Amino acid sequence: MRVLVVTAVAAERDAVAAAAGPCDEAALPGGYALRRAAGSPVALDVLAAGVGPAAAAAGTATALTAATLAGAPYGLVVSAGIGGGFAPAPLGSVVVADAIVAADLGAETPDGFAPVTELGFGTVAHRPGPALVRAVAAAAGAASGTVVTVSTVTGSAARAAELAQRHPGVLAEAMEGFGVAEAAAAHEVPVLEIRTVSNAVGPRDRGAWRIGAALTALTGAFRTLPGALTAAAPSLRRTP
Ligand SMILES: O=C(O)c1cccc(C(=O)CC[C@H]2O[C@@H](n3cnc4c(=O)[nH]cnc43)[C@H](O)[C@@H]2O)c1
Repeated sequence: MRVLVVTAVAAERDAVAAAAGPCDEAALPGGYALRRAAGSPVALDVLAAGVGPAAAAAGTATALTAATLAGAPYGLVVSAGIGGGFAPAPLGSVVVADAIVAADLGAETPDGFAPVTELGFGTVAHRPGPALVRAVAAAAGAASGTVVTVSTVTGSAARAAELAQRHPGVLAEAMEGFGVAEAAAAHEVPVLEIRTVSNAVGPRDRGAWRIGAALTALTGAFRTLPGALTAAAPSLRRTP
């Protein structure tokens, strides 16, 4: 199976690729470069597409289109990287999303935030296959729960509390998952989001971010992915 992993930055890409062993580089249209590990039965391509949902969607769609045109489509897309953790997800822990939710895609109204779905547009959530989430989370020793996608990193206790109240079961916050999931859905490819917690969601304290520990945890999580995908193979045969 061919798996596309999309990160935001090069350090996250390298942490994922380190789990996969020796890599080649492959160029894509638009100036993107893939790290390609020819594993069997799971081959990983890893792309650093940039920070935020728009960059993530553009990079993911480019890689998916290129693969389809080359006659070697992906069977799974994974949004991966570090992220902020809500209270149940401590620093260094691994989170596998059972829901990938756009938390700030909507409108402010006199009654508060209204998601675009309440305005009659689009979607704000993607739900990866439960069996696949269970298998990947179990293999990685991860918790599973909602991961919200935001365009602005949360920087206050009030905003963190608002997100937790609006999204019961939220475990982590990051900036790309929903963009990756939108592109995957457009191409009818299953999606996952895997985050390792580098910081607590809340008042901004960049000095307290534990990026090294989170990147090490990311490598550890991806070491377990091929085994989990092999075990979960039947749940990946998606019927559009
Ligand atoms: O400075 C570095 O060495 C470094 C290495 C790896 C990654 C970074 C980033 O700044 C990545 C930004 C990326 O991280 C996600 N993220 C992390 N914490 C949060 C958060 O609390 N809220 C939202 N997003 C978060 C996000 O997906 C960014 O793309 C730096």
